Amino acid sequence: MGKGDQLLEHVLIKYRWLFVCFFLLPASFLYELWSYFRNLIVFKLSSAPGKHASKVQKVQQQVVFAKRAETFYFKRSASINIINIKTFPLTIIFFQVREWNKNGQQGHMCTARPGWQTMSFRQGLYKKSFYKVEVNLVDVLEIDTENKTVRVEPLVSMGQLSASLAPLGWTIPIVPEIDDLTVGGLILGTGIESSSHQFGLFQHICVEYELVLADGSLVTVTKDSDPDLFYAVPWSYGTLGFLTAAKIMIVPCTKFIKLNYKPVYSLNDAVKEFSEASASKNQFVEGIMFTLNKGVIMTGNMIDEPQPCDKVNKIGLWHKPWFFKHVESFLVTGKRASEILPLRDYYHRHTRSIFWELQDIVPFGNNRLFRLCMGWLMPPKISFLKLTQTDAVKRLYENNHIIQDMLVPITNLKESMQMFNKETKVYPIWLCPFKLPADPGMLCAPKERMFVDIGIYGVPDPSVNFKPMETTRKIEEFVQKCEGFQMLYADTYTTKEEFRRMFDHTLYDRVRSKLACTKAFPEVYDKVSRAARY
Ligand SMILES: Cc1cc2nc3c(=O)[nH]c(=O)nc-3n(C[C@H](O)[C@H](O)[C@H](O)COP(=O)(O)OP(=O)(O)OC[C@H]3O[C@@H](n4cnc5c(N)ncnc54)[C@H](O)[C@@H]3O)c2cc1C
Ligand SMILES: NC(=O)C1=CN([C@@H]2O[C@H](COP(=O)(O)OP(=O)(O)OC[C@H]3O[C@@H](n4cnc5c(N)ncnc54)[C@H](OP(=O)(O)O)[C@@H]3O)[C@@H](O)[C@H]2O)C=CC1
Ligand SMILES: CC(C)=CCC[C@@H](C)[C@H]1CC[C@H]2C3=C(CC[C@]12C)[C@@]1(C)CC[C@H](O)C[C@@H]1CC3
Repeated sequence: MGKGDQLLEHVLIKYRWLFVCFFLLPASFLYELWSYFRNLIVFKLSSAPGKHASKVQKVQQQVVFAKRAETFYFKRSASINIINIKTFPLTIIFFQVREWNKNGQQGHMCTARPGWQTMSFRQGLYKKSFYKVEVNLVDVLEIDTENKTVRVEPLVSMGQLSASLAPLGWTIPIVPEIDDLTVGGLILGTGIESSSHQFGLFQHICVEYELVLADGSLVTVTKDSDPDLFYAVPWSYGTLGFLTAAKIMIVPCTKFIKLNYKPVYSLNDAVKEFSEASASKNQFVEGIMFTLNKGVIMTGNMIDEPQPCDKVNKIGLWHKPWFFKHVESFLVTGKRASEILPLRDYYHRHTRSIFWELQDIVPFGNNRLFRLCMGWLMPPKISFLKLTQTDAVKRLYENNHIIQDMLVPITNLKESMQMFNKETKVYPIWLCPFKLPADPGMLCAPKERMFVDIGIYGVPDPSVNFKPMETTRKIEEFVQKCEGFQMLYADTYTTKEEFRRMFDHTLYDRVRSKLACTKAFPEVYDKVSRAARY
């Protein structure tokens, strides 16, 4: 790399905040404004539920179209005369698909959602070559308080859903923190939150899926109607069919939560407090470790109304300190503390600082003056950050940054923390317990167990000699030994064999062959592995 390039790379990385503050923040704001009014109009016209069936039909048509195109291809190989004037346009598009095949690509299908819009760390290479099916389904369809369910389309985001349910006194039991996470992504990938020790992962609060299958047919499945397909859907990453709606449990909620902060000053204490909290009746449990030996364990419960003497801390307000910084302040006082937070502020507590990722992009983002003047514009949309990152920034994240969530049995928490400390020394670390029921599927386990999600997001300490591939592979190997799992929105460097050992493919393979998925969709590994993403 020449000197000029090096200088440019330095400027692009060091001064990314200039671009973020003066371009991305206003752009994100305008985008939010547009989607707010769009949602409002859709809601006011109440048109969304009525249009669901016709929107689903469009998905079916595209799948059938893709399928028909395939048939034409095979017929064409037998005889060129099969092309008639009516089918000619289909054939042209289909030939493009086959052209890609010639280049070593597969004629598989994926959703047309561009890779930059997703909350996965990288973009799928396959988005460039697969047959893209528009699944433009963005609405909340029905809130059924009698049966305690909400029926939603797959592109409904967590911000949108909590905004729809909270004013009515309801919530889904697990609200993953980042506003832009979508129902579809959380079901076909996975979702977790600080209430997961009681409810499990996002898949465990879903009661019904509506899917368009590889042959274009529409099915609605529950655990009773088709247990195989129902349990195979989570973690399938869109490789069994297209999700067009899901029914999710809802539970009553109040407007406030009482959050208790317990500072801990040794790893043993942290593990003990965290494990006890995870087994407790508290509705919310979360830990943030600021070093291997120092952290804060939080437990929370919804409350009806604050007492007149209670001070409500509206942590979601633009001028408030970033949540993880606020939590860190309890380490200074060293005392247990409690406070009342508005429930939605709690749910979206990591949104404004994108956990602690934003401090690397806008280093002064938590400065009081900055918050007062510009805080209302924060955070930039993750999708916009992704869309506008230069190759230099990509390389920076590739070589000097780790983003991983490792799911290990809670009994392995201490050794996992020690291992991650040795290999990365990245802090803060996010700890979130979750219950893993003994359900069939990718995470099939013989009995229900408590797990913990250990989230490592940041720049490894220079003392550990971080090498992205080798370090991640060591961590993956460790997690596998613990009978744990890796979240797949991040990079996985496992080989296909290792991946199949980590995730139980028995049910998945059976359902794929039953539903003739092999021609229509790739395997999960071929969508999520590092080699399949850029
Ligand atoms: C009965 C009912 C039915 C509805 N049906 C539909 C429907 O069919 N289709 C549809 O699209 N919408 C529906 N809505 C949603 C309604 O349109 C929403 O109010 C609208 O989408 C605005 O959502 P919002 O998230 O932009 O709003 P806001 O609440 O103004 O939020 C703006 C943004 O800030 C975030 N935010 C809000 N509070 C906090 C906080 N404390 N901390 C951090 N971030 C925060 C939000 O997540 C969001 O991204 C329905 C609402 C109700 C009550
Ligand atoms: N707290 C949490 O739980 C967090 C979770 N995450 C992760 O982020 C990801 C979710 O991000 P999000 O942007 O919402 O989703 P994505 O667009 O990243 O979707 C994830 C996968 O689900 C597939 N998919 C999504 N919708 C459909 C559909 N309707 N039909 C078929 N396949 C579909 C996608 O297929 P295709 O590739 O074909 O589009 C993709 O493989 C998950 O992997 C989740 O684990 C990230 C941060 C926090
Ligand atoms: C709570 C759980 C289970 C996961 C949280 C993961 C997030 C911290 C990451 C998910 C996608 C990540 C991206 C970035 C930061 C970390 C995540 C939000 C970037 C914004 C970092 C800067 C890059 O230029 C773009 C990244 C996009 C994805």
